Amino acid sequence: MSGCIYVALDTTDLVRAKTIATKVRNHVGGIKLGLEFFMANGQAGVREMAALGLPVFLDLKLHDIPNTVAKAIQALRPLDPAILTVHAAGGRAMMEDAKAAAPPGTKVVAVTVLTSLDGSDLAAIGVPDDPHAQVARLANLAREAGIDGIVCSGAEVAAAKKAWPQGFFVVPGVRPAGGDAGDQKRMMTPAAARRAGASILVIGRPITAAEDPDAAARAIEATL
Ligand SMILES: O=C(O)c1cc(=O)[nH]c(=O)n1[C@@H]1O[C@H](COP(=O)(O)O)[C@@H](O)[C@H]1O
Repeated sequence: MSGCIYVALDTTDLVRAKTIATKVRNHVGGIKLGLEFFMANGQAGVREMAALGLPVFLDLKLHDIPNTVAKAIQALRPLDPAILTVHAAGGRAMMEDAKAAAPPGTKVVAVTVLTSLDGSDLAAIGVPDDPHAQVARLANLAREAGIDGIVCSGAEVAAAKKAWPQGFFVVPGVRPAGGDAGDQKRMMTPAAARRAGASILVIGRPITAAEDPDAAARAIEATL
């Protein structure tokens, strides 16, 4: 079913973002606006996109000291996003303060291990554990901090959900079978990620870079 797909509108071009959102709107549950869009279009751009009527996932992956993250989220409150991201590596106090600063209806979710990283990338930044163990550790911290859920790859979501049945699980790094990986390293098909327990799937280029984004979204939806 289509409600679980959030299309990642990774562009600086507001007109392009609106055009794609309008094309795919019947096959997605919401739109995700990230750093690229926000840096170029700011809160005014987010408001224009919200006017299309789809839930907005504002993916700014905030990561700073607790006070700074809380103040940044307070500044975003007027946008009242459906979902907002912080980095779990910012720590427990940061996540607690992020949740306290967010509008009551906003799900605050913590990015655990980016889907563009594998075990050797983690080793290079001084994390000896593999992605699975690191996601489990950060998911536990996020749960203890009282936020709503995490972002992880499809490969970790089943274990994370088992440990946190009430959690909200965002899964990016989603590719239809045979799809172009791009910069993603930990990938799964949409159907497999959903079966594994993803609450929502974040899908960007497989839809937005397709010649016909509407047909691409429809084809993915049909597999779910
Ligand atoms: O927080 C995210 O949404 C996110 C976390 C993560 O670990 N990996 C990841 O790819 N994302 C986002 O998910 C989207 C994936 O885009 P595609 O690779 O084009 O499907 C991008 O907007 C990323 O910013």
